[in-house]
Amino acid sequence: MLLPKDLEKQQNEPFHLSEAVQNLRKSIHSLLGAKEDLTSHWVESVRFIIDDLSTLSSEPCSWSDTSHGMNDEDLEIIEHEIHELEDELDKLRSRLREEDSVRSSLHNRYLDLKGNVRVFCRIRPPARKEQQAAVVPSLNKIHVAVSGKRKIFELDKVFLPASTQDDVFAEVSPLVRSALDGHNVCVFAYGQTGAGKTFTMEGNRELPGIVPRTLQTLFHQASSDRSRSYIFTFSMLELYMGSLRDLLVSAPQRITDPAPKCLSIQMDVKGWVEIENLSEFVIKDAKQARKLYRTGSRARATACTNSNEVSSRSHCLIRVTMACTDHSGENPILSKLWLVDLGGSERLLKTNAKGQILEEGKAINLSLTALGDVISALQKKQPHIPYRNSKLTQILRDSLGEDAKTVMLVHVSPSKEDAGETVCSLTFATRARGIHLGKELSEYEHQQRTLKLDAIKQQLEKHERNCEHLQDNILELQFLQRKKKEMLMHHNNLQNQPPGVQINDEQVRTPLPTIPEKQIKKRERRECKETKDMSSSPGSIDRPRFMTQTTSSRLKGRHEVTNHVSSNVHDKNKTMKDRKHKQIPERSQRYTAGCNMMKKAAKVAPVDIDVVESQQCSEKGEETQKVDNHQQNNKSGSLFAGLKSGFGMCSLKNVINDAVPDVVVSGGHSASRMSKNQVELRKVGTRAAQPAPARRTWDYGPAKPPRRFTTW
Ligand SMILES: Nc1ncnc2c1ncn2[C@@H]1O[C@H](COP(=O)(O)OP(=O)(O)OP(=O)(O)O)[C@@H](O)[C@H]1O
Repeated sequence: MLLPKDLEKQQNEPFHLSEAVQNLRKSIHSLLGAKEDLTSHWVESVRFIIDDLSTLSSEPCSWSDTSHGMNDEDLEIIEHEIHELEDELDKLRSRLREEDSVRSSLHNRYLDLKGNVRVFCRIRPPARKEQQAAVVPSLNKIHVAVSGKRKIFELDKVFLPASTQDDVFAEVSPLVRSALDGHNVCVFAYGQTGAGKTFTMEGNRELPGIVPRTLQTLFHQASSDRSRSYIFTFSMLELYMGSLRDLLVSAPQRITDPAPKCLSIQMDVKGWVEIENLSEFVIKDAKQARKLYRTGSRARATACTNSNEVSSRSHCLIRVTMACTDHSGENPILSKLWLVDLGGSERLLKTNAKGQILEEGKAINLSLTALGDVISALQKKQPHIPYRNSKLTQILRDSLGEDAKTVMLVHVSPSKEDAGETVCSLTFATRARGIHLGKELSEYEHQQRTLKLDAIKQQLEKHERNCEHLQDNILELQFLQRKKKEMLMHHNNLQNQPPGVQINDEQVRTPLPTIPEKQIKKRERRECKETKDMSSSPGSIDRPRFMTQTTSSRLKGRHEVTNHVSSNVHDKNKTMKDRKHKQIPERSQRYTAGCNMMKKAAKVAPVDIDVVESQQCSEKGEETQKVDNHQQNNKSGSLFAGLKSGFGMCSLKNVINDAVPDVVVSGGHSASRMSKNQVELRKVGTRAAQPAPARRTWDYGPAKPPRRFTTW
């Protein structure tokens, strides 16, 4: 791979350099998700550096030549091109949305046809002491020899002892896409103690299991999706002896420590199940999620049993909730992904369990039976589904239905000693599959189904390719547009230089003055802290790291910094001097920061208010304008957040001016808050010149009830 150092050497060969940078971009992009330590954030940072390099390389003279010699006509052409690119981008985005919705429905049809509940079997490799095997697997059948008889079980697929974690995850990964498309998903690991459930779900450092791979895939797919943005939250709990325990809340250490809050299962009118008091963490990348997972795993109840030295004595449930929004940031679609490592299903007589272990075993078996009953009733489309029989099925109620997708991984031991357990587990699996004796598909039906599946798969692949192609086009146009904007910005910077300041060639050639990364991070942290109030207001969205820090926004941020503050932000004295030099009083800088924040908030929840009434009385010099917002979502939240945090009039003015082109709120207004949903703007001036203050009232309608997502 080429290093930036090498690229620098080639600066005199712009053609090769540009090509090299493009290649580097591609290889970095393809590396995303390939290795564990290449997080999306890391790749984003490298991409950012490369973008800088390509700005320098692909048009080496563009900055100096064009910026120096640009006249009004050139500027107009560039502005026109920027608008054209924006139109083109809008068209591409809407085409991407259409393509994506076709892709999503095809993907769903494909999974529906395969079966909403899919049951797989994984056979653990035999341990050293296990000599005689009792199971003979084939592609989707498994023969078990028990008490001199042979029993045959049919499943969707059988994973042999030599199957890898990759093989298993290949069957689970389509469900991850489904979850991102807005469907609830459940992945269960079922089986007797010591059959390999935890190995499949968690794996180890060398062979990561379903949980770490799912988290990685979620973030990888979400970050490459240009048409939507996501917010992920992570929770982890266990169901131990019939009671729920939050695994991400530390247990009280001392007698004086408060007891953990009691978790209770709630369901809203739409059937969305929520667990009251369960802690929920916003996760911004897979690393953060894995850290939480490790914390939760350590807190799990385990014990040494006859079958497993570290046997899990509870059901462990991991929940990843996704809120997906399109570019408008409104009407998020919520979905849940459950990854469940069930407690070991064991015949208590065989294990000689006593005391606490016996009680734990009983509790596990009771809830497993209830789970089997629910899945079986769903498969048979029975009118009554017995969700209430166990806490496990109550929690998973909204994720085990018609629209949800379920994968059950039944784990069995190959050993002859465990043949009885294996038959029990496979009976459960067959029941969950809903295929009963005599109800299997005929050969002809099977063929027809396969043909249909192949046809859908082909269509799906075509639409996936189309989506990828559109995403690439969008990226390219965004890059082009950004470059043109940078040219304009650079030109404006040159124009705004105070007289007497000499611009040397070096300055002109450097499009982005280097601000130390530390300073940028500090500024980001400060802004994050300042916007925290706003983002916690109902309806506002706290974006994941990969959403908040796109390359273009970072570049934009850097330009904003350089416009107002000195380029050398290290040097405090120099910054002060520059401020003085550029005649930007500190207060107005604070206001500008406020405006930017408000604009950011408005971007998350666009302010869309219309003037519904406008009167002007020329005699009195008064004007009244009633402004109404039709969508009544979180606009008042954004505006009042701005007022509350002290940015006051300037922020309000900017947001209203941006949102309503006909209304110009000048600096000569004052704002006062009349009620919870109204702001009154009053013109201020000398009493003699203005006998009566003009009034404008912005009515934001009733405050919106808090959104479910933010109030958990
Ligand atoms: N496919 C596999 N490949 C290699 N080792 C495996 C495999 N499956 C299980 N093992 C090993 O078998 C042992 C028991 O597995 P594991 O702890 O995952 O069982 P379990 O079903 O989760 O048991 P419990 O219900 O008691 O928690 C572990 O040492 C694990 O590493």
